[in-house]
Amino acid sequence: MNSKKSDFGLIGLAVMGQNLVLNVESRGFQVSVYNRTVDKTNEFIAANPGKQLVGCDTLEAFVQSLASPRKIQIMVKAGAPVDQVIEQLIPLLDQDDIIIDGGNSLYTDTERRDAYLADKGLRFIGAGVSGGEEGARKGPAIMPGGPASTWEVMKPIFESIAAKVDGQPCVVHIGPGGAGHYVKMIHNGIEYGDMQLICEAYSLFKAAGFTTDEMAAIFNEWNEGALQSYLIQITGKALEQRDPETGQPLVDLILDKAGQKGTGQWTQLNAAENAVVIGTINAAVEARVLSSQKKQRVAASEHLQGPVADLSAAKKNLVAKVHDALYASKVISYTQGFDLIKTMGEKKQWNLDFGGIASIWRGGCIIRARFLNHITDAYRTDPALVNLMLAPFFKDVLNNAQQNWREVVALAVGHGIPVPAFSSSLSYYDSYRSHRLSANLLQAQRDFFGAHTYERTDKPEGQFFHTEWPEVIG
Ligand SMILES: NC(=O)C1=CN([C@@H]2O[C@H](COP(=O)(O)OP(=O)(O)OC[C@H]3O[C@@H](n4cnc5c(N)ncnc54)[C@H](OP(=O)(O)O)[C@@H]3O)[C@@H](O)[C@H]2O)C=CC1
Ligand SMILES: O=C(CO)[C@H](O)[C@H](O)COP(=O)(O)O
Repeated sequence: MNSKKSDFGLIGLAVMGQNLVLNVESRGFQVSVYNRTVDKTNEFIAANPGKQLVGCDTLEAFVQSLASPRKIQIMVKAGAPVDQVIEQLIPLLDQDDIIIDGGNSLYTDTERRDAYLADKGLRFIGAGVSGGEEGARKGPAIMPGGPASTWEVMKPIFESIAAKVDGQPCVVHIGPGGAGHYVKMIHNGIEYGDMQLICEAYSLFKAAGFTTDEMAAIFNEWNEGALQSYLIQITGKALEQRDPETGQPLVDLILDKAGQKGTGQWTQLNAAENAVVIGTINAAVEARVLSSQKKQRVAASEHLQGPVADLSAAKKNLVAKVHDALYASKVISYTQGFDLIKTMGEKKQWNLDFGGIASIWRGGCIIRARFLNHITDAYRTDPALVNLMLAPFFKDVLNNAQQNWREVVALAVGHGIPVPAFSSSLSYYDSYRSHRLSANLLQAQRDFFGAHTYERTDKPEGQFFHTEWPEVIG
């Protein structure tokens, strides 16, 4: 066995773990690996001959193979498995060793683990990692949270493995405690929004009679413009893919039931707890939920009526209109995501750098996009920006797109095509820009049934009034 101690250790050799190990090793570090199912470790080592890898059958051997202070990244299923691995590690580690949880852990779990390990004299980093299999191998975006001093120790490895954009690594220290996993959670919420918006564009094109090849060409072209992004790029490629068995477009053969592992729902819950409006992300999560109720939908389709979903008569100019609807809705989704990050950052005193967060999302991660440069610029120009929609660049995008956006939503509604994320985004836009909403009547209703009081337009804010409303129960 190799007597040289490894620079880095990783536990959990599934898709993310394996690729991260190869990435770290490729930057000149020796890496020790351990997996609960030992066969996987052996297969991995056998599949990667000649590399600076040390496969370990036991956690004891794994820990002993690492240089001090030990740097151990856990890449196992989020939730209880992370706690189980931590518990197994604790008796084997020395003071100041570092555990990094790189999975999609809930940020409150990270805060709990951070405090628990600090109490035992161990250091902990909760790092969100995004980029999937390819990103993990070639360069992911990394969102580490934890003590700044621990980040400094990890910085050389993380900066060397992260994606690079304009020479800058797509990793920065996000903040203390659970800040890194929190920002990764919002990244995933935004990812849900982006994906759903693209799917709604696809459903409109499908209803207009575009072939999958034509749709692929549209997305490929969009990837050259303002919508350039990894998700638009892979959408074009996915639409081009043929099923080897039947020769048909593969997407046509994929069942329309979306899965989800929970980060979108966590984002929803956190927004609700903090009274932040994230309608686009909510719509995206709920669209996945409804899609998964396939049997119910098929049954309901026999009973519930609607117009014919045929947009062929509207095909002319549809591509440009849907482009604008998608672009504007995307601005809304990021506006909501950053509003939530800002709200939580202030509440937790994380001192977050919004421009820096947008900047590290430009490469490696699933939501990487040219568009993120404008978010960085907006927050660099005005770090106290109240709402992203009001930054000059985004104001222009929305003002220019809003007419087409409305036409697309109206067209979809008129033809019975569900566009929950497009329409929710437009409602957010229209609500936010409304000088006066209908909440005056709502306040009247609240005061009517519960004496909850209301403020008046003709009296100073902060004075509350109650009316003796008529009795309605006989
Ligand atoms: N897949 C992706 O694209 C991305 C995933 N992530 C996150 O990264 C983490 C790893 O993801 P992924 O690579 O997909 O793997 P999985 O989430 O599928 O987890 C599988 C790994 O977890 C190990 N494991 C499960 N339970 C335990 C346990 N109780 N004790 C020890 N090990 C256990 C498995 O070991 P065994 O082989 O013995 O079963 C295996 O190595 C997850 O948190 C995921 O959410 C983050 C970004 C992208
Ligand atoms: O974190 C990720 C990317 O950033 C993972 O791919 C995640 O699994 C995606 O979420 P879901 O499975 O719920 O679609």
